[in-house]
Amino acid sequence: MDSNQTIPTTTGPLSTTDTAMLEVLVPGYGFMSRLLMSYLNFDVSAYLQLLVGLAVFGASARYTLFIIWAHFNELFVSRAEIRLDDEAFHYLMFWISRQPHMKDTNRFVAGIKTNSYWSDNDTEDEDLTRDEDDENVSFNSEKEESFESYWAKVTTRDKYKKMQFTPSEGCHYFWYKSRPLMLERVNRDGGTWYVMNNERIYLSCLGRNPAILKTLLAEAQQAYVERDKNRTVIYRGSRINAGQSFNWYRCMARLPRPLSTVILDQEQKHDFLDDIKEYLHPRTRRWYTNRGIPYRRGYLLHGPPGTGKTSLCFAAAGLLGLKLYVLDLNSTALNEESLSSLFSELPRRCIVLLEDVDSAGITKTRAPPSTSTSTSDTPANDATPKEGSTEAESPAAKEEDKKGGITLSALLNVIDGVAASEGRILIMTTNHVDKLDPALLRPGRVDMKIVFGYTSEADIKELFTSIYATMDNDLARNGAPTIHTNGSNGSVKLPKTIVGHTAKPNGEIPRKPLQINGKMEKGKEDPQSLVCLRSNISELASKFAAAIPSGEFTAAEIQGYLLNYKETPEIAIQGAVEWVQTARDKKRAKEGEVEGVEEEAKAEKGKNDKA
Ligand SMILES: Nc1ncnc2c1ncn2[C@@H]1O[C@H](COP(=O)(O)OP(=O)(O)OP(=O)(O)O)[C@@H](O)[C@H]1O
Repeated sequence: MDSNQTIPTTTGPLSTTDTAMLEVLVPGYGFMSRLLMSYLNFDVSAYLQLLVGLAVFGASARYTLFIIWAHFNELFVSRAEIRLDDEAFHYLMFWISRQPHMKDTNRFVAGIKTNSYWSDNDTEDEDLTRDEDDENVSFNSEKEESFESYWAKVTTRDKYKKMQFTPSEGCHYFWYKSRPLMLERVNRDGGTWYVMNNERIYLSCLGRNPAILKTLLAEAQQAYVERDKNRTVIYRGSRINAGQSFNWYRCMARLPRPLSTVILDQEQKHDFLDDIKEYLHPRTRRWYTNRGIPYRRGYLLHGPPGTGKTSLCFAAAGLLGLKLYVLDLNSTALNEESLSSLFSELPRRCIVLLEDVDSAGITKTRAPPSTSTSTSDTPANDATPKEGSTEAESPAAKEEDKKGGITLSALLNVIDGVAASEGRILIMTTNHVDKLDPALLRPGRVDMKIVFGYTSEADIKELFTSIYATMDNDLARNGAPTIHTNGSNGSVKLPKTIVGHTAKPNGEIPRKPLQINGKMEKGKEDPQSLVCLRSNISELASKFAAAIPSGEFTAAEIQGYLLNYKETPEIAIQGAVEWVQTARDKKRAKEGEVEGVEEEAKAEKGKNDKA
């Protein structure tokens, strides 16, 4: 038989043209049919109509099922969508990672973090819990163990970070309050941060009433918020995955710092807090709104480094239960757009801390258009611009803008421009208030200034007392909680006699080593050798203050010295005079170095000018 002849079949013969067309529609058809024919003697073309019919039926059945399923979902299923760039996503992921039933899922994402995105830090949370654990549980319960074995246990445990398991992409079914729920995690394709932003979680339940989903989400939120308990949560404005976009990144949650531990003139401290409280009062908000005054409050804390500016800010946030948003204006990647987007994302009530506002482009004065004297080195008040001149930028400033970083006009815009956020408390700190542009300091932008200075005699006494006073939850050297013999707040416990700390012939006082190698045995400290009288500590504080000149050292410097003698205040007192001398010598040497560098720079400049 002629091989080119068409084969008669039950469904009719296929011509060469038909086969060619089929080849176009179903690539590989010709090859497959020849293969089947030659090996199995099976003619596909004979069943073609049947196969096409089945394919059409399959497709339409699938489509119909899809439509029915879509309608069923619409009519009988409630669904919540949670997006990655929303805080609810973190609530849910946090909750999920702590659900025992989620451990049963066979498709999951394993990791140290519950999500790969920017605004959460679970490891920090875990670290904090572990720190508390380490102090209170491990050591307390095993008072007899040596430091080495305790420390070995802690470090070994630290090596193993807790794994978190969250459901991977796809659908997962689970029971919640006796109701079957479905969780679907969808991650759209991409690689850049903003495509990752498309990640979604869908929570579904049967029925038109979504109450169960809302209950679950509320529970997740509560669990998430609960973990901060009474901690002060600190956010930092930073770039997302090294991209251009900035966002607030939750960097840590710390136990609040008691305000009493910040040494500052009592009146100033209370004025500051009273002012914030007054500002936060609902009647104040109404008062501002009624009068059309923007509801904002700004504070400037200024003084030398290490005088307590940041500490006061942190203590205030803890006391008022406010979140602290810290932003470094020195970042060259930060521009006006990202700054305003950061400010627009602030919650209604919070403290924004801008540290060292004297740095970077902020001190570059915006000269009025007519003047061109402003240079990048000129301090703000040397070429003081008048209010309103802030928007006009000198060529130097424009050049600075190109380099990146934030400019004064950008900062002023976010602080109190038309689109500036309301309700937040803005605290700026600086070491050089004289370098700041008066435009930044005008009322409305800065409503209260607090000066931090070197410690006075009273400050030194207070610092000494706060360091050596026994706190309620301090651990004694043997690992047991300290006993307050007078039971009152702020009771103090001091060693009566300091054994083994006699001065060397050269006057050097040996530092008592921190007991990290020795065995911390129960009962090593004789309770009889401890004096628990407030009068005693105040007497020691007075002695210490007498040895330290007033108005010469910062609280940080004195604290640094006292930390060498955490358990031995009397040794600290004995060594104070010598420490003062050494510290003075060091300062002088440093000043000499700085002067030398400045002179060199001047001479170099002079040479260049001449040239
Ligand atoms: N007034 C103070 N009261 C209590 N502690 C203080 C005080 N000043 C400094 N310290 C201690 O010194 C350290 C540094 O303090 P802090 O960061 O608050 O200083 P700062 O003024 O913000 O410094 P900088 O200007 O360098 O940012 C902290 O450990 C803090 O406990």
